[in-house]
Order: sequence, then C-alpha cells, then structure tokens
Amino acid sequence: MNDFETILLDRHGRVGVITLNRPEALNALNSLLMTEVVAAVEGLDHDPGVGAIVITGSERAFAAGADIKEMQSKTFAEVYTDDLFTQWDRLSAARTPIVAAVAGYALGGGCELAMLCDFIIAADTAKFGQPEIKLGVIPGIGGSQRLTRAVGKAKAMDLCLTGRTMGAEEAERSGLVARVVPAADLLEVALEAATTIASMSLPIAMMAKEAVNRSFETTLAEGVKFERRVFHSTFATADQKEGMAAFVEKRAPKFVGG
Ligand SMILES: CC(C)(O)CC(=O)SCCNC(=O)CCNC(=O)[C@H](O)C(C)(C)COP(=O)(O)OP(=O)(O)OC[C@H]1O[C@@H](n2cnc3c(N)ncnc32)[C@H](O)[C@@H]1OP(=O)(O)O
Repeated sequence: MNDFETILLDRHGRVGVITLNRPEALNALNSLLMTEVVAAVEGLDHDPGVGAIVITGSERAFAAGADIKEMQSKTFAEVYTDDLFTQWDRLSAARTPIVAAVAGYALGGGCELAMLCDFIIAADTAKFGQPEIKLGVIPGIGGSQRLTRAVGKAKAMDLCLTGRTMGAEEAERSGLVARVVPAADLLEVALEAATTIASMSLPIAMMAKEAVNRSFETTLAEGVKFERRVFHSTFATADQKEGMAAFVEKRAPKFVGG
C-alpha cells in the first residue's frame, strides 16, 4: 500500500505509520522526501478512519536534516521566491495527533520535523541538534522557535550557537522529549501510545490538541478562556455522554467520533 519513493506508509488499525526511508543519506530531507511526508500526513489527516499518526525513521537516523547537497548551490533569489521549506507549515495544520518516534540522528530539519509532531518518544540512541550554524545558516523550519519553547532560551541558544548534539536523556530532562525508551522497544511504545490516542474520540482528541497548541499562540487568560469554551462544546458530542456514562456504569467507553 505504498506509492511513495522515499517513505513507507503503513496502517496499524486506526494508526497511520510514516517511515522515512532514504537510508543511503540518513533520511536527509530532500524535496521529494519532504513532499511525500507532507502529502502522506495530509492524506492520513483527512481519513476519518485514522485516529493518530506515527512518523519514524531508521535505527541510525530519524533524519539528518535537510539535504545539504541539494541545497548548497541555491541562490538567495531561489530560496526566497520559492519560500523554501514553507510546505512544512502544512504539517502544523494537521488536526490528527502525530507522534514522532525518534532513534539515532534528529538534526537540523530532522529535529524540526520531530518538533512539528505533537510529542516525541525517543530511543535511548536518539541525538538531537540544530547544527545549521556549522553550515553557515540558521534553522529554517521553525527550530529556533519551537526548540526555544520546548527547552527554554538557555539550552536553545547553546544548541543553536554551538551546533552541538544532545542525547536522549538530556532531551527528556530539558522537556523536548516526552519519554525515552530502549531502542528495541521504540516502535512498539510509539504504536501503543498512538493506538491509545486513536481509541479516544477523534474530535475530542483534536480539541485537546488544539487547546494545548493554543497555549503557544496566546496569553494565559485568553488561552484559559479558549479552553473553557472548547470544554463546553464537548458537551454537544455523543462521545462526552458515552465517556461519562461508561465511567458511571463501570465499563469501557465506545466512542463513535461524534
Ligand atoms: C532545514 C534547515 C534549514 O534547518 C537546515 C538543515 O537541516 S541543514 C542540515 C543539518 N544537518 C546536518 O548538518 C547534519 C549533517 N550530517 C552529519 O553531520 C553526519 O552525516 C552525521 C553526524 C549525521 C552522521 O555522520 P556519519 O555517521 O559519519 O555518516 P556520514 O557518512 O556523514 O553520512 C552517511 C551519508 O549520508 C549523507 N548525509 C548525511 N546527512 C546529510 C544531509 N543533511 N544532507 C545530505 N546528505 C547527508 C552523507 O553525505 C553520507 O552520504 P555520502 O556522502 O557517503 O554519499
């Protein structure tokens, strides 16, 4: 079930799994790979049978960044007029929860892709970094913004200015990563988390995602007001009635996605 050249697309029940598959270049994100990831996410996001998405790479690399060989000879006029990397903004528009399962290198655009997901589960082998400065550029897919929100100014400055990589334990301590697991268990744990999410009511999961994301875009007072209004609107759904009835009746809920 795969018409893509640089990714593999798979389904595990209600979970869509996108595996970056350009091993010869450590999953460096060339334009084909980027186009395919965005298309795959959008396809899964528009499929009501999909309740969560996992994006993963290989044991050696989630992704070693944007493809340097493809980028190196571009001119300012080209990158500016093409608005290079703007297509990644479409990933933030996805409403279905997305889990990044990261092993090995997640550098530059690879770290940025992981941060575009809703949360990151890392193998103990994962290495994160924004090494663009060593190439004479800066992050271009949101790294300076999302990393700073995730780990704070001090560590984001350290990573962006020195270009050093940080291991999984440090990434978890810093708040970039939700969980660290043994590399051999990575996909299983990510699938388990995604399956749990997919077993919830899809519209309610989308509302939870939207509410958490709103906290990055607004003041605390506005965010709390937004959350309360969305919370109120959950009472218009059959899944709120079912979820609460199931609790009271001491049984598992059967959500219908409405
Ligand atoms: C999106 C933006 C704007 O934020 C910009 C970016 O993302 S810029 C890219 C940031 N990433 C990097 O700078 C990392 C570059 N890669 C490395 O430093 C190393 O490859 C490594 C530390 C990840 C791994 O080193 P090693 O184990 O020694 O493997 P290599 O032999 O270096 O790599 C194997 C193979 O993959 C090719 N490769 C790796 N990364 C990239 C990349 N980002 N772009 C293009 N190609 C990449 C590497 O060249 C090797 O291929 P061959 O040259 O042997 O054909």
